[in-house]
Amino acid sequence: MKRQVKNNVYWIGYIDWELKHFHGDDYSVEHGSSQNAYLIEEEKTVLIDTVWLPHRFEFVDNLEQEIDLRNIDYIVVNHGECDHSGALNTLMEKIPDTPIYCTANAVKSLEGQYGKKGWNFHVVKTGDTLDIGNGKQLIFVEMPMLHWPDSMATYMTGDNILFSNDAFGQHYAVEELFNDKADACVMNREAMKYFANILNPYAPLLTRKLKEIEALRLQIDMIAPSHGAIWRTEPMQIVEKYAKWADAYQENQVTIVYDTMWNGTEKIAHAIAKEVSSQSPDTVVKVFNISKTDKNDIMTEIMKSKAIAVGSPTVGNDILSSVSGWLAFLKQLKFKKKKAGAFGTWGWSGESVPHLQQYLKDAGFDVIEEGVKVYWAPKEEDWEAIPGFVQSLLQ
Ligand SMILES: Cc1cc2nc3c(=O)[nH]c(=O)nc-3n(C[C@H](O)[C@H](O)[C@H](O)COP(=O)(O)O)c2cc1C
Repeated sequence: MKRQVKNNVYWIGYIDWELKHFHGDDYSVEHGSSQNAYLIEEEKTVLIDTVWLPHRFEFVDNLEQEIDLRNIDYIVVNHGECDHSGALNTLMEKIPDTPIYCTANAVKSLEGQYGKKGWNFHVVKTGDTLDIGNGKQLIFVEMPMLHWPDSMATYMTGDNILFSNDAFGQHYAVEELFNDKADACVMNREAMKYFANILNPYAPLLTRKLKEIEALRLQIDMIAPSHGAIWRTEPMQIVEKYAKWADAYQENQVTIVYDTMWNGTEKIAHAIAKEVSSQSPDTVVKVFNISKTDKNDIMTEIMKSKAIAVGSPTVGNDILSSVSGWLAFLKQLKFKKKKAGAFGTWGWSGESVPHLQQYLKDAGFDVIEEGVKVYWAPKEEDWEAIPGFVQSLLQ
């Protein structure tokens, strides 16, 4: 069933309460999600995006119940990823000549995924417009690498809606569709998690893009993303948050991340946390065991941190694979202007701390020289290294 968003603009997506993982197993979903497609019924009928592949038949059936598909004048593909374009094949089999408005890179990503189908592509660039009647227009804004090269946003004049696709979205199933009906804390947390885990690598591009959008002086009354709730009330709050998050965001927080086999490294992690609280009582300290905590949640905490400490025992002349796997993910996310320190245990060769330091440098962190290196299990004398380590971390 289509549901009204504003005037002649309707939501026609899929709310997915059962989704637990996204991007394979790379992104955890705690509160469900949605794939938001939008139907505009002005003098021209426009479909903006579709839904994920598994829901394609249901989506096209729903659409057919609402309108005669042959009345769709234009399809806009803001982003070619299959959670938005998954129903396109099924739809285009029924209306093969319908013009598809998208970026040049979306032609590549769509044809790369679905093959060359001879679809009627109309390539658009930033500032291009499409008249949809009743005095209203669509204005296209390319958003390359936010988060694919093909991404764009579509702005609708008259109703002043920005269809932002993945930008400003959240993996959050909100049955009532709008932010004023959603739990604001969850929405903020999910928006931040999405930013930290998907968009942070492109933060400098995002900063430039936000300035570019500002220069277009579009009156934005509503932001309709492709996942999660629609920002109907104070929509610019999420734009302001994105501007802050993209600018090497940090709070007064230190996050300690570790794994352990026989709990020695765990003891060091907690001793470091205690020392941070003692040296800087106002600093929020959080400790996570990588094997017991969702990796995406930890990344959200890293984004909020001014400094991190990472620990592992020495294993096979290196570090635990849980930690090295997590560090590889950390490197992808390109956090900026954060300090880091390493700690860990060893039995006979002792590579964990220098290896952790190198991994952290490679991930772009400002790594302190001091490391807490403990022979087998921590003993009284090992705690002596911790105050200096924490002091450097907090400086
Ligand atoms: C499977 C395995 C491999 C290990 N490999 C090394 C090694 O290559 N070099 C080394 O110095 N210690 C090695 N150790 C010793 C550990 O670093 C040591 O047991 C340490 O105290 C474990 O810390 P934890 O209590 O945090 O798990 C290894 C231990 C295990 C169980």
